[in-house]
Amino acid sequence: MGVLNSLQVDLGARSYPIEIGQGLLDGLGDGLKPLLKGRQMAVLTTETVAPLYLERAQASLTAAGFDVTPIILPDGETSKSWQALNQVFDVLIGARFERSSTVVALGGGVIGDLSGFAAASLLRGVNFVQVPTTLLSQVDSSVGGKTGINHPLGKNLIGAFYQPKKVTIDIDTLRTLPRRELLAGLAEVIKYGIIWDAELFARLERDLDAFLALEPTVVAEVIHRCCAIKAEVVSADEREAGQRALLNLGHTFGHAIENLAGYGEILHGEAVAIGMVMAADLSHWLKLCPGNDVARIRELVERAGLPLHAPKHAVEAYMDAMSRDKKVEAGVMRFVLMRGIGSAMISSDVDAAVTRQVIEAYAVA
Ligand SMILES: NC(=O)c1ccc[n+]([C@@H]2O[C@H](COP(=O)([O-])OP(=O)(O)OC[C@H]3O[C@@H](n4cnc5c(N)ncnc54)[C@H](O)[C@@H]3O)[C@@H](O)[C@H]2O)c1
Ligand SMILES: O=C(O)C(=O)C[C@@H](O)[C@H](O)[C@H](O)COP(=O)(O)O
Ligand SMILES: [Zn+2]
Repeated sequence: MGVLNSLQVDLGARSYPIEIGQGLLDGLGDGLKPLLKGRQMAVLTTETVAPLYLERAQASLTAAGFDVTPIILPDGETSKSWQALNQVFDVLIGARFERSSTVVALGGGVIGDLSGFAAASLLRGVNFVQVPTTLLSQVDSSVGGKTGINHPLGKNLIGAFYQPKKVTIDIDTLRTLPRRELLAGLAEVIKYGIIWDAELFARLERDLDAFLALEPTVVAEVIHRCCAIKAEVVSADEREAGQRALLNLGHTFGHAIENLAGYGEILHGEAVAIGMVMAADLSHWLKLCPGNDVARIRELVERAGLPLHAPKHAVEAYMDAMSRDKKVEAGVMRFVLMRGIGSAMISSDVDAAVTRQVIEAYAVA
């Protein structure tokens, strides 16, 4: 029990700690007290997470002297919307939030992205804390400060870069996570192996069963490695002027898949899994990535129980959705491609005809 691993995201005055461990929800309040001046706090969470973890989190925060207002939102991607954001603002403004007040995100990436954007915008910025409870949010969305909401025309098109004051990762919360959500989070874990760390990829190939059985040492080590990679990338390029875009592997295809499926039908991690396999194949067709690495990626994604194919829509519908990707520059799409497992690159030199061929091959489900 307690903190198993910790690390720091180095961003000068906006640096912050990440703690990974077991039973950390019970120490949440004591851990935040030294970091926050104000005592006023809102805890944003979902209808599913509230009955599981809100009482414990709230008890710990209250015992540490925080005055907590809970805000419970519907589950799912639809909460990354203007309506949900306005609902949150109504409560926070009604409760007379001040600049020293704090928004705590207790939940998955949806709650994290929405809460972070609310914290960034209210009074031009109040304190923000991440308490991620899904695998995806523990390895990815709680770190790095991308916050925002969706637009009907595209994922995350409205938002801000806004860093939390702290990230507290209690791996025990994964025990209640539905298996489909656990697997969706695994897609972003596999992503780190592909873009950055061949050893992590090989470990996933080896330890997949132990990880999915939630063996605590394996889970804590893998989450720590993912957070360390993200911290390194974000510290060097907070606002995605360069290498941060590598974290977007599979997302150009993936976000288009989510958009065309109607947000929520296909989970973000599932869309990223399909998108990564498409990006691997695209890299192979462009003679960048050896076929053997594409095969290993496809095999791991398949063994992890993640989908390999996207829903069938017109190729031009995919191209249109992809054209709104945030990596587009001067109207030209930029893709994250791979040279092989552990090494990725960004390229604007991708023939649209080849991209269409890849879509045709994969958008068949
Ligand atoms: N900001 C970033 O850097 C970043 C990175 C990756 C993904 N994202 C975003 O994150 C979102 C996806 O996040 P997600 O995969 O966490 O999904 P999610 O937030 O929708 O959570 C999945 C479901 O699990 C429930 N849940 C959460 N914790 C639980 C627990 N411990 N036990 C039982 N149920 C639990 C939630 O209520 C929800 O119904 C997408 O919107 C994606 O765009 C953002
Ligand atoms: O942190 C990043 O940078 C990422 O790209 C992480 C992604 O996993 C995440 O889905 C992110 O929200 C996508 O960002 P976007 O800028 O493409 O919306
Ligand atoms: Zn993602």
